[in-house]
Amino acid sequence: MTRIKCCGLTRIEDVQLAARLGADAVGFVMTRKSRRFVDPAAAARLRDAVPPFMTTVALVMDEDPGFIEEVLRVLRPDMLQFHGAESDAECAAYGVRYLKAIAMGEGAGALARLRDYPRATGLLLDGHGLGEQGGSGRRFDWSLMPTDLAQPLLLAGGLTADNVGEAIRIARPWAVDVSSGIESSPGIKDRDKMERFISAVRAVPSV
Ligand SMILES: O=C(O)c1ccccc1N[C@@H]1O[C@H](COP(=O)(O)O)[C@@H](O)[C@H]1O
Repeated sequence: MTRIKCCGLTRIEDVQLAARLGADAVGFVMTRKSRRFVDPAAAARLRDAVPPFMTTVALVMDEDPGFIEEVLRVLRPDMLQFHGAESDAECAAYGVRYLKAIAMGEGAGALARLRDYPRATGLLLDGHGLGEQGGSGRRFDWSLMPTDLAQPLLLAGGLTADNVGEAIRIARPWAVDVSSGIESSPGIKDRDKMERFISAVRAVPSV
């Protein structure tokens, strides 16, 4: 079964909907560079709507360590998700399990960077280019998804209800991560799109 993370949530009703539909994780974007930014206090209120056994992820991008400490203290996420140029040592410094996003926009050239994060709990392969911001809705060549890495791989970038089934069949990820593909506008999730997305993932037979 492919796990599902819904990211970029800013409203309690969207967290509740993701939980009701059986998403495995929710992500809160905690970088001010994003239109989906929620501050630590707002994210903590959203977290109160997260039920038991659903994972809460805080997404950060080249933040000051002090801000990340604040996120950890106020939100208490289960995991951090790093989207910038952070090194493995920097990501691991907080003693919290972490996901590292790898920009796959350059294609095969990006694959070497997947080896740079041995302490990551999972690697998130996103469609944007190096130095570009994630959440772009850009997809990459799913056939590049490696099969020889120890860590679970999350597939992200431009996924929608209409393409996620094919993406899973080609890339065979541990999980899929979606943001813009289930939105009506940045940070505002669309009930129908989220329902269709989760149904489409569940419709793919397990390997
Ligand atoms: O969502 C954002 O605004 C964002 C900003 C900075 C870094 C990452 C961001 N989003 C993450 O990118 C992936 C893919 O998103 P999409 O489905 O292509 O829109 C996902 O993890 C988003 O949360």
